[in-house]
Amino acid sequence: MKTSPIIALDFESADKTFDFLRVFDGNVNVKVGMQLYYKEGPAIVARLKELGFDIFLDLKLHDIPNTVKSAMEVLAGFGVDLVNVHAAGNKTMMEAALEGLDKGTPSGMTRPSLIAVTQLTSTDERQVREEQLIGASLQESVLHYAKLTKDAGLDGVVCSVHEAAVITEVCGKSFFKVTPGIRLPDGGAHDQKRIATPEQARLEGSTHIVVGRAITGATDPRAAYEQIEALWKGTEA
Ligand SMILES: O=c1ccn([C@@H]2O[C@H](COP(=O)(O)O)[C@@H](O)[C@H]2O)c(=O)[nH]1
Repeated sequence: MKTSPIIALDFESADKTFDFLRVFDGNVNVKVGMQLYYKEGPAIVARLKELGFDIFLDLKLHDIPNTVKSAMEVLAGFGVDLVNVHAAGNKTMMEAALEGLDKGTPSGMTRPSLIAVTQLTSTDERQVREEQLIGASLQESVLHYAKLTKDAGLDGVVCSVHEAAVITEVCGKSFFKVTPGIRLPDGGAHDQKRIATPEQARLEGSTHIVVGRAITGATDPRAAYEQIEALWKGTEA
């Protein structure tokens, strides 16, 4: 997957999605999440692929290992670039996911990269302590999950920008740190808790940034994308 920002296509229909994408060429990365996928099914992925977009299919699979393995075997045939599982705390499930992807990738095609969600960027320290009843800090839990993910043989994790540097130290530079929760300095957090700017993401060592509302909700989405891309790449004027 290219290193340019990944635009989260959190739209209610294919019509709204392609209307939004009119100002973008196939040279940007896109993310298809649950809302759009559950509405439109695999056809949305096929259409985006035809137009040349690199695709992160963000379905956050989480089930018993056998079920996840079988589902990944199906997703491997979609020709997407990146897929994920939820719960980086479940090593057996992650290994099964990888096995399914390997098995399902048609010969001659590249296996999609596989990453695992550590702690959602909408989670804060209090929730880790009181709701998840984890007796470690949020950062410790994210790092623990990242190590487990690497041990399971996956390509990286979803985390926030605030954990990217420590994950790089422990898991290496090439291990994916895919970071949502990206906001421009004057942007609202919405339901996100661990937010950061594109510039912070670059400085902290994110390998990819995921950006939804800061682009999709902007008055001029193309201009917002270009501003974010420049801050992310460090090429801003
Ligand atoms: O920890 C996570 C995992 C996934 N996401 C997804 O990223 C986008 C972020 O959207 P914004 O509008 O930029 O907040 C969204 O599709 C989430 O499902 C995440 O935010 N955090």
